[in-house]
Amino acid sequence: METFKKLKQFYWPFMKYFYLSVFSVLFVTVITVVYPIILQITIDDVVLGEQYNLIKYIAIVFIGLMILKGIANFYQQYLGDLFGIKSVFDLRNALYKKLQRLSFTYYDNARTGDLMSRLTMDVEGFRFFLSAGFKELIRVALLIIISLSVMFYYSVPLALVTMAVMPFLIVVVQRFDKKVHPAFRSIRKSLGSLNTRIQENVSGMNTVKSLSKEDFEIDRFSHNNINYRDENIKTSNIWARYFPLMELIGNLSMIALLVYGGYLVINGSLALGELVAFFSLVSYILGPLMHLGFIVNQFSQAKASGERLLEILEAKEDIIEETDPLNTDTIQGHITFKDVSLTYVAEDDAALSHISFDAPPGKVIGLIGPTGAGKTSITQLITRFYEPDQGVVYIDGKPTSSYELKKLRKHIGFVLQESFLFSTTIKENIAYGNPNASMEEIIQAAKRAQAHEFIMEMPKGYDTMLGERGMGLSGGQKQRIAIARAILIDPRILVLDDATSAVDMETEYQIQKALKEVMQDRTTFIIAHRISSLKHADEILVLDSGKIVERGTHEQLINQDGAYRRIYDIQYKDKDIVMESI
Ligand SMILES: Nc1ncnc2c1ncn2[C@@H]1O[C@H](COP(=O)(O)OP(=O)(O)OP(=O)(O)O)[C@@H](O)[C@H]1O
Repeated sequence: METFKKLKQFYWPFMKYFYLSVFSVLFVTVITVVYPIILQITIDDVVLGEQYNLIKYIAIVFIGLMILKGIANFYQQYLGDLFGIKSVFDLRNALYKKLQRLSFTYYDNARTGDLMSRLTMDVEGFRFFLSAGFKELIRVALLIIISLSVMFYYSVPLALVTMAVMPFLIVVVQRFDKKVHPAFRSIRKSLGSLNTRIQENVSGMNTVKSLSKEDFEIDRFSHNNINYRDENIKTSNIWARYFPLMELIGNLSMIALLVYGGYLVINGSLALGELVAFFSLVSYILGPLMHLGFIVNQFSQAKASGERLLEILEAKEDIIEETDPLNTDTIQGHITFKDVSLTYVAEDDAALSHISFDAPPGKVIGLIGPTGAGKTSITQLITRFYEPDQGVVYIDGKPTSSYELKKLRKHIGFVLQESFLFSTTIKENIAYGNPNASMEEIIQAAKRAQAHEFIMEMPKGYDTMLGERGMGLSGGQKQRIAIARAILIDPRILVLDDATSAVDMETEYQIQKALKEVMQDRTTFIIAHRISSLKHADEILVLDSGKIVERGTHEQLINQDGAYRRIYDIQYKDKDIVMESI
């Protein structure tokens, strides 16, 4: 119940639909129990009492009740659905909002397919229970209470005898729930893995095909599929074992009714019509009780789904804004790192240790060093994608943590090695960070990013639709769209993370031209492996294993016999020798 209590805020505002639907259910249930009573009257008073003139009245009452039941059924169904649909609408929105707020630390450990299945399958599972399961639980309880009351009214001893098996049935249903709940959790988990496999396969199809790993992927998928199948079979097994047991207990009750009820009719202490009515009433109780397995099953599924949804809703947001953050529309872009250290995973080595530097507004800082040295990590701390374990990152003399996150990030533009383009028009992709930009501004930005020409060569120009991940464009073209996007944001701080590594010399030249344009008057961080990309920087930081091992301008650094000089030698002076030796 804890899960449902925690999710209360989503369904509580719509309880009126639920109450109205339950009221309709009450109506339907009462009419259902009236049927056997009419049957009893028909047998005992009309047929055995030979009052045949009453038949037409009974028929009219019967038809009237059926019409009323039909109307009430419509409302209980419709209002029940409305309750579920409206509740999960808010829940889905809250989940999506939370996903936007969660930090990178969360996404580092999350799997897309699993998240997708939580936001779709689990939300649906929860909705189904709110719409139907919850109400069904109440319907069953009502049906049992009302039927039992009528049974006790007809004959207390017969009611007691037929209900003697009820405790056994309840014990079996409870055991069933205990087994079936973890089974459903496993099914959901397995489905999450299956979805992850499919999603990763589709996203990484380029890599799969280029490395001819199709058969390997089929095997891996098969493994997940087998697991999903086995989990389902395991659950079916639980069902198959418990359901006949429940039915057997139900049938024992029917036998008791037949034997003892028959005896009471023969010795005259029970009317024949009452025995017939008893049969219907007992089936009204035993049917739902057995069906309780199914409802419990739904309840278990909804509980399992609810738990998985709560895991998202309650996930810790580790990047937290101060209560009264600085709301700055303009910043200078002065960045200072003071003795900053960062460790991503507790048992791993530090990604950055004791980093200190100063980047005055408009200056260009180059970051170079072997892969994994910590270059990207430095820029991730400026945007507060991660929080340092030690030290402080300042922007314009104030810690990044004192700024309003959205405002802070709006001042920082990124051009990455592979920038993400959405499956929408080129125009919308360029304007993604600044949706209010006019068409002229978009074209201006594209021109400055050296992208206007190739965009105009496309059949629909700026209205050309891009495929998922910007398919249909070359690496250099994608990159220039990303640069146009950064220009349009007009950030004070710019991060160019390996922005030219994935393109040929000619394209690199064009991108460099575009970048020069966008770097003007902005504090810029250039992360690069090639010295040519950052040799004009005002200061170059050479990193190794999370530490700054050298710093200075290009000229200063090549005159030292250090790491930078060695990179320089490999890339320039000794290039031919190295090439020959390969
Ligand atoms: N999200 C993360 N979770 C855990 N470890 C990480 C994460 N991001 C980076 N690291 C680790 O931190 C270290 C520094 O990584 P970083 O990406 O900053 O290096 P880099 O110098 O930019 O490398 P490259 O040149 O390959 O891009 C590496 O050891 C890396 O494995």
